[in-house]
Amino acid sequence: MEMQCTLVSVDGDRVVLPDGRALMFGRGPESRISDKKCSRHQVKLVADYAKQEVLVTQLGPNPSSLDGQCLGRGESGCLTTGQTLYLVNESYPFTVEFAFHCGIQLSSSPQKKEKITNESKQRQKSSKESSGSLKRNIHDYFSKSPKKAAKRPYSPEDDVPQPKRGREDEDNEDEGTSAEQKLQQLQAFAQSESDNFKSSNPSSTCSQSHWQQIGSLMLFTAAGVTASSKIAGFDIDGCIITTKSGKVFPTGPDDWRILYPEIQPKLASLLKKGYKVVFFTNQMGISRGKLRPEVFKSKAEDILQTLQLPIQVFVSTAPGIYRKPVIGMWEHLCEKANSGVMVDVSESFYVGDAAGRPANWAPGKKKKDFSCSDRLFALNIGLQFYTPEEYFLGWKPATFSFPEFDPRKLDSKARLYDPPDASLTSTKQEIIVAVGFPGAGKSTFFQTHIIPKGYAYVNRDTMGSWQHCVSACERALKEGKSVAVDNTNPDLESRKRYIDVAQSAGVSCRCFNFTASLDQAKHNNRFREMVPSATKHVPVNDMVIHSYKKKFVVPSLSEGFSEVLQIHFVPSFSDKRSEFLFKQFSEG
Ligand SMILES: Nc1ncnc2c1ncn2[C@@H]1O[C@H](COP(=O)(O)OP(=O)(O)OP(=O)(O)O)[C@@H](O)[C@H]1O
Repeated sequence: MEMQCTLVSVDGDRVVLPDGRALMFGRGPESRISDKKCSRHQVKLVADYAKQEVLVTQLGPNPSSLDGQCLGRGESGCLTTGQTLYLVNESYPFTVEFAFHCGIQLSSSPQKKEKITNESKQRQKSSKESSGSLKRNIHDYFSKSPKKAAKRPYSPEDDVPQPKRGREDEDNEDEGTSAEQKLQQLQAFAQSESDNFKSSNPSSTCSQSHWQQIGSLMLFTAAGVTASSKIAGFDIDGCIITTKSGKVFPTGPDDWRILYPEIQPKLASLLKKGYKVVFFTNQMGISRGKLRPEVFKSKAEDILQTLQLPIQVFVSTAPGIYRKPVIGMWEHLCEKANSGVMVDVSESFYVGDAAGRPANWAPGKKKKDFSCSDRLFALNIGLQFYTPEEYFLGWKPATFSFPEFDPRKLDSKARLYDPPDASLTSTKQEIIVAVGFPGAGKSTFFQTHIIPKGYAYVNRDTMGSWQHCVSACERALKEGKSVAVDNTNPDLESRKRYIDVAQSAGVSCRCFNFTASLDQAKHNNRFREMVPSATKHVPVNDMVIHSYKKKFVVPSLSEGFSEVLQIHFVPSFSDKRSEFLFKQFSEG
């Protein structure tokens, strides 16, 4: 006999609330509510089986009420057996029931999971429903409409639907709410949960499964996870799971199965040997607004439920410090998510399928790896690395290649500019026009070498339009100052504007052509997103960098420049931490 908490509708429909897990409930097939005044995530529900209470937090904009007590957005209240939740505007009642129930185990607590009866295991086996997840009906109930989700194609890295969501798939009140804002709302709730958890749980074994949100990092620690100096790390997609459909990319959040039958016993044996098993996954679709965090959370919990093992899961949702191959997730694990137990890198290892293997790397393995980011993640950390085939199946190591661009190989003593006998600044009034990729290092260079010499600084990022930049140039020249124009200026047209200003004012115009390569620029942009900075630069995506390359015309004297200097990228760092981060592979 198991305790079970259910919400019962007036029609007798039952929705099960598992112990201690936050579930979103609102409009959708689970509630049979189609009223748009009710959000898809109208309330967050957390059942506490020990106290026999359900904590209700209203997330939707229209009020929910609890037996006459009206909630506002962000407010919470408790319900116990026999009490009623009116989901929105005093309508759609659901009564709470805590009762003993025979049969299927519902809690995600691993200790409790061991009690799963043979009968329920049998049921689990014969279920056509899913990859053996008993909770699937519950999770999916709360997180999505399976029919709609299945229609969406998924992207390679993100395991997320590609096109924008259709109108009918959106909450009407969510119009104008950006993915980032949604993420922030979820982060706020997750943070408060995490704070509550931390203050009540100092031991090195986690007693209650919980999610935490740390910036763009989502972290799940399952009940029973124990800190250890030995970490066995695994990627999820292509390593622990693959698609059930056999397609390269999943067709929906339920399109997964455990990749190899060897995986569960192998992970179980690692735990027995004292390893902590940790999953590290990149899910960029979350920050792009293409994958709802709760949908992925539900999937991650389903995977753990299927494995029936206490595992910690790190989910990177955005570019920046937490995105593999950058080591932010690992650092967080070592510093803040291992109960103070020091991690021994030499005793730990990492397994992933993004390993830089070429096409036909093994018989029947035609496709080359989509990236090398897992191997580089291990390399950045200094961990022993294996592919899933090497680790789970005992295959021989396959050949692989690293990306051409290697940030460790940059020469900090290289020459800064050509020709070497040129002078960076001039005593005569002039305009210097930069040409270079976004992220080529133009601003850093100007701020280090030119602006301190009294040049006025003109930059489109801060001034808005090229017209404002041109006016600023004219003003500065009138004031008798020289000017440095820090824009990308890839083509003749963009440069001519400043050459014209210089000629009208009767001063010379020089060009500083920043020679950093496309790969260097991409790396610098990723580095810029990793490091905290007083003035946050808008993120530059790869499309903008490629568009620069398309437009680029080599600058020449014939355009009207008096001199063209080649400015090389020579790394230089103000502190050890920046240097350490810069010298990591930032992309697979
Ligand atoms: N010489 C250098 N050594 C180490 N890091 C550098 C160097 N130059 C630039 N960077 C780093 O590279 C990133 C991009 O540099 P910066 O902002 O100067 O480029 P930019 O060409 O001005 O970019 P944008 O055109 O997008 O404004 C920054 O994080 C910066 O700290």
